[in-house]
Amino acid sequence: MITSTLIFRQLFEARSSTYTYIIGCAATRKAAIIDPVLETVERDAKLISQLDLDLQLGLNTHVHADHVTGTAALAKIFPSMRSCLSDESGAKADRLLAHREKVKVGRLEMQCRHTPGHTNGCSSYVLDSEGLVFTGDALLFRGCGRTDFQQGDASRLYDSVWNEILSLPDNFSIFPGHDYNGHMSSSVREEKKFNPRLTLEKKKFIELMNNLKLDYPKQIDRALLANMKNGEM
Ligand SMILES: N[C@@H](CCC(=O)N[C@@H](CSS)C(=O)NCC(=O)O)C(=O)O
Ligand SMILES: [Fe+2]
Repeated sequence: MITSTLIFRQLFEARSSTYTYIIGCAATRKAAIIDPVLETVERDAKLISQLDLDLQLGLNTHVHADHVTGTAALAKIFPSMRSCLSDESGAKADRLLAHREKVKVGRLEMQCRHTPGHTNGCSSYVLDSEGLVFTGDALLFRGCGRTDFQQGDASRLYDSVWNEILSLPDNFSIFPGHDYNGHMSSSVREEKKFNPRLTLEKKKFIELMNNLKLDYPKQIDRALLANMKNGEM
């Protein structure tokens, strides 16, 4: 459900296959951006200005390993923007958010839910009034984030996803941090039924995650270095 209070855009950065989201309050023009990417900051800033939005918050779902966050660069363009990250991340941000802490975007309210497992500092952001959840890399379309670096822990990820995301109402839409096959969103109902990893029993899930044997992201070295400092290069 997307109501007339919400201004919503989903944007894509092709090099890292990252989704960035703009959430705006139509009544007050206040806005937040979720997971901006350094390389697409100019594109995003232009759109925010064209939509006549006043950017207040730059929310990162975690310390990204595959791209440099755009939050530091955006703060130079929108000086009142404050970057936000989980208070479990160990990284720098203007606001470190606790589990279940709420942030306001005009008349909209988003809840930060800690969903560790892909990293120890992952959060999902729930926009309850609109039935939306932004899951970062905790839950992807028919998949989930890898757990083989950044204090990744398959057991924690399984519990996070089931307790904090798939416990939301079935009709909630899921907007992930990435997709590598062209999918843009999902729903709680679908992922509970069709997610090939999360529908496994926990022991099998852990076994699978511990044997994925994926290549490291190409930008991991530069990304981690910068993202521990809010994307400062
Ligand atoms: N090839 C990409 C990186 C792909 C990757 O590792 N994706 C991560 C999310 S970004 S930390 C992941 O968790 N993937 C889960 C999976 O099952 O693929 C690059 O070089 O950037
Ligand atoms: Fe990630």
